[in-house]
Amino acid sequence: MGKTIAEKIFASHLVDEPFAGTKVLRLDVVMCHEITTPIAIADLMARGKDRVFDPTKIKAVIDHVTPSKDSKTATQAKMLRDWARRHGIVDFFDVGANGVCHALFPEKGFIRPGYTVIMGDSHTCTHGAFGAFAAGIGTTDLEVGILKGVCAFREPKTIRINLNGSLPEGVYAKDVILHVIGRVGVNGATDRVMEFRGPVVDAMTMESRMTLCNMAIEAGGTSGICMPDMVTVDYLWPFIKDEYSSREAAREAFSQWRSDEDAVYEQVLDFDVSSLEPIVTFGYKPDQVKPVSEIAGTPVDQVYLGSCTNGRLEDLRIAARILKGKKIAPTVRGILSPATPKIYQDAMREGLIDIFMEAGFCVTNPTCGACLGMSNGVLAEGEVCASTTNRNFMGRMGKGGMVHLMSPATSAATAIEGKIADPRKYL
Ligand SMILES: CC(C)[C@H](C(=O)O)[C@@H](O)C(=O)O
Ligand code: SF4
Repeated sequence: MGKTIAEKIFASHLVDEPFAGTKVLRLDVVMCHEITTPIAIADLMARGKDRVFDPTKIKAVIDHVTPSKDSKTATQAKMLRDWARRHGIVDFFDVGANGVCHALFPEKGFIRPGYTVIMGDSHTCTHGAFGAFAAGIGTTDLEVGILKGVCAFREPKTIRINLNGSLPEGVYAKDVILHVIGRVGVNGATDRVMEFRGPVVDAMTMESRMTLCNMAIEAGGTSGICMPDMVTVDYLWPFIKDEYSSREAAREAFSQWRSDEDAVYEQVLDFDVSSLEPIVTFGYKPDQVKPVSEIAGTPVDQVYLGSCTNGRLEDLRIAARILKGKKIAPTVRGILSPATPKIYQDAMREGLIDIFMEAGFCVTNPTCGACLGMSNGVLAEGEVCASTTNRNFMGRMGKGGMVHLMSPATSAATAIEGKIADPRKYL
């Protein structure tokens, strides 16, 4: 019987199976940020276990609230910083070098096909775009991961999501994943891996695949996952060129991390995206979705472009194409947070930052900030935000605030009109 990619990764990393179905896996990467890791650090210290299993396999960043906004966040940042120094964690990204973890770490080449990756952050599923098993975990698992380099998982079953057809103009990975979540539901993939397959995924860039996998958790998924291919190799090539004689050789090696033809899935869901419209959420759950035509005209107070979902260069390019030579509505605040310093610099060199600023956007440093309503664009009570992020929970971006999730293109069109708008008329 064939195996899924997730089953292959589990089999190759298995250390122990304490009881049926629960598997202890060796970890390739443990990622850390300043909101959840300090809690683990403090507890390990209190237990007299202030150690790390392997400093080269730990990657750490201050990203959620940066630069710090108050004493509390300054202390969180300091705890992570001191810990990284104390343990010789070289891949630590402090103010100036920092960016949103799920954009920064892939960009640094830390994720490879077949890897096991954990982080005390729910959107760790993003890294499955590389053909890795990447999962968000809680504090106890993070502590064990830091100390021992292992983590226990119930072996997840896999839902295969076939994305067929081809994306129409103005419709992107974000629209696809919102559409998929709309059908699967916010609990529909709980304890499952969502394996994204088909010609639509094959044609996607790594950035778009990350957008897809990023939101697997919004359907309850443990990890999103894509099959590694030449697109993966091309993205990773600067980091792996000394390991493989050619790109073709790397692709061949990575192909061990693809699901077998006869792999068994718990469920197979087929989607044809060819007639998909841009999708926007309403309400407070990510599965409450509508085609833009049904929600267009809803006024917004703020447009936010950024986050681990859609704060990458590709996203900025798409939005800038729409905003070029235009002004955002006077009733709207536009905020752009490029997800990493590299994205920021590339966007500057390409002239994208000028386009945003001339349109009236405020450009912040790379940070999560407004995405989780902690800084750099918190909503006031009763305000509405059009956002390229991944969560529209009640008060997510500020107490009493409302969030509509959408693609960078839809958010750009919305910024121009001051109300939710169809991006296709601007393309
Ligand atoms: C701060 C962190 C625990 C949190 C998460 O895990 O998701 C954050 O990244 C978020 O998106 O709300
Ligand atoms: S950008 Fe938002 S969703 Fe992503 S890790 Fe940061 S807070 Fe979480």
